[in-house]
Amino acid sequence: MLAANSREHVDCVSRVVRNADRLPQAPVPSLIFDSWRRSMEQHHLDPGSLQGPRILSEPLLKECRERAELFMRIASEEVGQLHHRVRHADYCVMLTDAQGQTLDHRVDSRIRNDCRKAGLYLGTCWSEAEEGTCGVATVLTSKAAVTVHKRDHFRAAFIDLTCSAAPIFDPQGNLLGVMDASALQSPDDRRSQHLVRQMVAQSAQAIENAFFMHSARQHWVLQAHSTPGYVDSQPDLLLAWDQDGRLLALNSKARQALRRRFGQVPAHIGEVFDLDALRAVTDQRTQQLNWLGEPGALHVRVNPPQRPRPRTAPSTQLDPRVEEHLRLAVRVKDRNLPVLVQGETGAGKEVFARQLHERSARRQGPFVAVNCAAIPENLIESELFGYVAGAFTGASSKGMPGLLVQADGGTLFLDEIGDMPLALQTRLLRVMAEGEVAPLGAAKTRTVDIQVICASHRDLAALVSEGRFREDLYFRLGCARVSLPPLRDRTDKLALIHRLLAQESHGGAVSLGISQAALEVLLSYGWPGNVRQLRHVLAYACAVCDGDTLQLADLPVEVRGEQVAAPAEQSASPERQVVLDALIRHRWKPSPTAQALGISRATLYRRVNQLGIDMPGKASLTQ
Ligand SMILES: Nc1ncnc2c1ncn2[C@@H]1O[C@H](COP(=O)(O)OP(=O)(O)OP(=O)(O)O)[C@@H](O)[C@H]1O
Repeated sequence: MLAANSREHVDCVSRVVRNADRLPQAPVPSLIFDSWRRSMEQHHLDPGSLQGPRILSEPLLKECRERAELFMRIASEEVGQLHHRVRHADYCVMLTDAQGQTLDHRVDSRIRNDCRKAGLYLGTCWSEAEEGTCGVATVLTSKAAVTVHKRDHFRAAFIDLTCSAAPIFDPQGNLLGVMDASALQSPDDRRSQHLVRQMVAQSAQAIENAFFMHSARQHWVLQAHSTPGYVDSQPDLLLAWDQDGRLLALNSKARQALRRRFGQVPAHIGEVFDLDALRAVTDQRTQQLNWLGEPGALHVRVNPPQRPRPRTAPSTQLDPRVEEHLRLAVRVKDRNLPVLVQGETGAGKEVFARQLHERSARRQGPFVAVNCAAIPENLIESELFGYVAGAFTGASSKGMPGLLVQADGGTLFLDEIGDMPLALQTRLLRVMAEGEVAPLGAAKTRTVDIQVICASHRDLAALVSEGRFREDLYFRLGCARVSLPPLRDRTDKLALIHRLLAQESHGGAVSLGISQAALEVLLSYGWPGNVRQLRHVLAYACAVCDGDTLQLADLPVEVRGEQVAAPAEQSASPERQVVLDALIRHRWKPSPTAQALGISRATLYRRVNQLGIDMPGKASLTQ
C-alpha cells in the first residue's frame, strides 16, 4: 500500500505527463518533465513502484570495476575529497560508469545503512530505462550537470532523495561516467542544492582533467585558463596534438569553446592558434596566447610530450618464485614458442606477460594485448584479423589492419583465451602454424611474425574435456606453462604492500605510512581479487585517510571485517555484513537470499534476528 505522500506524487506525475499540453506550466523544470514523459511513455515504468534500484551481482560488479580500472583509479582521490567536503551534511558520493552502474561509493558509517536501504549503494544501476528520472540517469541523457531534487524523481521510492550529479568525458568526448552526491534529507527548496551541484561539477571536471592528462601525456598538451593563477591547478581548457599538429584530444570545455568559436572542432592545432605564437610558449611557463583570428587572450602553458616511463619500473616487481618462472619463460619465448600463463583473476598475468616481452629478444617490437572476454563475440574476428574496406555493413571505409597485424614483429597477448569462440580458435591455430593472416574480405593473405602469450584464469584442460576449447590449440599454446601464485601465497607480500602504497598515496609524491594494525590485516587477509584488489583497497584507504598514516579504520569494511569483529560488536561482524549484503543484493527477498548464502530460509530468519538486522519490510521475514 502506498503512503499518502507517495500516492500524491504518483497522481502528480501521471497528471502532468498526461495533460502536459493543457497545463499552463509544469511543476518541474523541462529537463525533468521530458524525463518523466520518457519514463512513462517510452520505458513504461510505474511511478508507484517502491522497489529500490537493481543491484549488480558480485561477479558482474567486479567485471564492471575491472573494465573501468583506470578511470576508477584516477577518480578515486577526487571521489574521496568530494565526500570529505560534503560528508558533514550527510551526503554520500557515488561514481558510476557510462551505463549508470555504481562503481565507487563513499558514505559515513553513521548513515551507511540508511543509504543502503534507500538504494545508494555500490553496484546499484541508475539508468533512466530502469529507474526513471533520477540524478545519474538525467546526466546520462542530458550530458550536463543537474540536480534531481525530491519530487523531481519519477518513482515514489526516491522522493525523499536529493541528487546532484555531473558528467565526466574522455578526451574524445565520450561519456566515461557520472559523479553524484546524494542526501536522504534536505530542505524542500531545490535551490538549497545549488552549492552541492557546483562542487560535484568541479569534482567531475577535476577527474576529467586528470584522466585527460594521463591519456595525453605522450603528446603536446596545452592547459589554459582566463586567469593566470589557475592555469596549472585548475585549467579550464585542455588540448592535445601530435608531432604533426593533428588535434587528438580535448576536454569538454575545450570542445565547447572550439565549437563556439570555429563552428566545429578543427582538425589541426594551426587552425586554433598561430603556430609561431604557439612555438613561442616555451619553458612550460604560463604565457598569454590569442585565439587565431579571434579577439580574446588566454593564459596558457604548453607541456611537451613525456617520454614513456622505463618499462621495467620497480612497480611491477615479481615474487621470487615468479622471477624464476620468468627466467625460464624468456628462454622458451626466445625460441619463438608460445607461453601460457595461468592464475587467478588479478594475480598479475598481464603484468607477467609484459615483463616477459620486455625481457625477450622482441622487446623492441610491439606488445599488443587483447582481452578475448571483453570483445563482443561478433567483433572479435574483425578486431583480430582486420578487414578490408567494405568487407561488411558498418565496416570503416578505410578498412582496419587488425590486432594480429599490429603485433607483427612483437608479442600478441591473448588474455582470457578460454573465452575465444571455437571457430576463431581454428583460425588462430592456422595463423600460428602458417604465420599468415587473411583480413575479412581480403583476397590475399599477409605474412606476420608474431609470438603469442596466452592467459586464462579458467582451467583450460577442463574446457578441453568439455569440448569448449580445442585440444590441439591447448597443446600448441602451452609449450611453456606458468602458474602464478595467488596473492595470499606470495612471499613478497610485505614489500608489495609498501610499493603499491607508495604509488597510490598522493599520486606517489609522498608516501603515507601504515599502522601496524592495518598492516597485519593486509598481511593476513585472503585477497580473492589478488593484486588488483590490493591496489584498489590501498587506493580507497589513501583517499579516505585523514592523516599521514593509514589506520585500520581507513580499510574497506570487507577487508577489515574479517579481522576486527568482536563478538560484542554485533553491528561490525563480518557475518552480519555478508548477510546484509546478500539481502540488499536480492532486494530483501528471503528465498533468493537464503539460496545465495547456501542456507535454508529458516536459518536465514534466525540469523537475521540474531544479527540484529533491521529489515525495511519486516513482515516479509518474520512469517
Ligand atoms: N607485481 C605487480 N606489481 C604491481 N602491480 C601489480 C603486480 N601484479 C599485478 N599488479 C596490478 O594488479 C592489477 C591486475 O594485474 P593484471 O591485469 O596483470 O592481472 P590479471 O591476472 O591479468 O587479471 P585478469 O585475470 O583479471 O585479466 C593491475 O592493476 C596491476 O597493475
